[in-house]
Amino acid sequence: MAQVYLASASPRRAELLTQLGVSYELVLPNIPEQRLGSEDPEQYVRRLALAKARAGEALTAGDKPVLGSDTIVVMGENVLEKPLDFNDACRIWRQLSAKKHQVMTAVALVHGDLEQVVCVITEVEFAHLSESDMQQYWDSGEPQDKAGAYGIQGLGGQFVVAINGSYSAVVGLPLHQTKALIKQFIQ
Ligand SMILES: Cc1cn([C@H]2C[C@H](O)[C@@H](COP(=O)(O)OP(=O)(O)OP(=O)(O)O)O2)c(=O)[nH]c1=O
Repeated sequence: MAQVYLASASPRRAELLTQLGVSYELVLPNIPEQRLGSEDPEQYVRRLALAKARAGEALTAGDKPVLGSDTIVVMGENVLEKPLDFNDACRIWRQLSAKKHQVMTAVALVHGDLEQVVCVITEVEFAHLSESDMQQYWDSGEPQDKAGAYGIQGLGGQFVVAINGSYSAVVGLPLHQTKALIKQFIQ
């Protein structure tokens, strides 16, 4: 029997859980990703992770903990989410180009009355992106489903000059912190 439910459609999160040696069963809740006016980026990413875990739990028999997670790319107070189209991706990349930004990943575990959320913040420094870099990267098909319109684990890795924090958190789940959280719920 699986140890947790994973409330995520992200193949990267599933791979990272497998890397941790945690077995899972998928549940797929549908949570709208819309920041409230009063929320700062960290409150927003924490709320979404918890909402995914809680909504996931409502789809289960409540027999094991549910893990939900969310990743956002933050530039100052701006949250850069998944690109809507090529123009939107260019708008995002122009903000990231030749600067440092933060990637915030929140992980929530929920089981009945027990709820825990952790948020891991990683600083990522981007290289300058030329117009042709942007066109070629878009054409690769990689940025479309990714927060901040890049994937550090794929072609997008070529734009990353430096990283300070957790590489796995940027990809989708901070390995160390996720394992520590799961240990609190499973003996
Ligand atoms: C910055 C960055 C993001 N991403 C991904 C991680 C997340 O899957 C995605 C951010 O979107 P999320 O909304 O966090 O996750 P998701 O929609 O893929 O899956 P679900 O909500 O069902 O759990 O962007 C990378 O894969 N690499 C990166 O370098």
